Amino acid sequence: MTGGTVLDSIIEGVMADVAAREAVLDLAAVKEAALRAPDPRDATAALLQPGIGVIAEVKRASPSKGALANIPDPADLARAYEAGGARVISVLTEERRFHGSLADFDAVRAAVDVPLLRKDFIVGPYQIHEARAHGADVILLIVAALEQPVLASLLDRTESLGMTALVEVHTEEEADRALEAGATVIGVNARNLKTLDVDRDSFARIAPGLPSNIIKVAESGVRGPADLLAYAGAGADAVLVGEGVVTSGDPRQAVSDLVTAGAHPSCPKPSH
Ligand SMILES: O=C(O)c1ccccc1NCC(=O)[C@H](O)[C@H](O)COP(=O)(O)O
Repeated sequence: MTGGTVLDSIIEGVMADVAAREAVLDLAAVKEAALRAPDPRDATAALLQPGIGVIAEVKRASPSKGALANIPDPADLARAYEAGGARVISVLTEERRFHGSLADFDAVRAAVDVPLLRKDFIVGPYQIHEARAHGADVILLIVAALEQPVLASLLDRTESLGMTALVEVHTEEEADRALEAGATVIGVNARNLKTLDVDRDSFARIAPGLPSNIIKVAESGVRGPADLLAYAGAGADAVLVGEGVVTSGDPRQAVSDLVTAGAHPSCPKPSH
């Protein structure tokens, strides 16, 4: 968790940005705001519906690809995702490298009814209460970015606020740590956040070692239905897709194509 990787540099920027926001609105105030937010939606139930769930992401840019898509109105994009059948919508809120924002999140929250994932690099409790205050139902916890006691305590805090934690791993060791912390929804990211290499086989390597009651999400590298079917064949309950849908030209159709493939009777679906 030290040593100059891409992830380290993202985390460094995130910590500075969180400190700046906290100087304006302190933890006590953000906790109060979270208590006033409408109850969280049940993302777990959404992901366990029949067929492979599609989590579609509002992703403007990334460290690996730079600018990905001009998204003048994230609410419009989110409505297209919802119309296409996305079960959950992910909104990147990291500003420096992904060009996301909490303003994007707010716009999407106002536009759709499906559960929303605040996709960021969570380093402490402040961002969790902040996510809830903005109406998030799910937050991402990246095992590679968190020491074990911090991971466990952030997971507890997320659940105590009624939200779901998508706990992200990239190796078997990280998967063990996610389980030890008590994760119930585990995302296997094909992208190594330290090197940015994408290895779609990571999911097939790691998922079979996870207990059957864990909801398994395959993250990154989905360009179309064939990738979804490959992940489903390896035991995915859901896929998380960003670049493939924002660069498609027709996000509603791109999501719908994935949903249709994942709902086909021949598509494998894990039983829980
Ligand atoms: O996308 C990146 O380049 C990236 C770099 C460093 C940390 C995280 C990064 N992406 C976050 C994600 O995990 C993806 O946005 C998400 O899984 C969707 O991936 P994709 O469908 O390949 O855009």
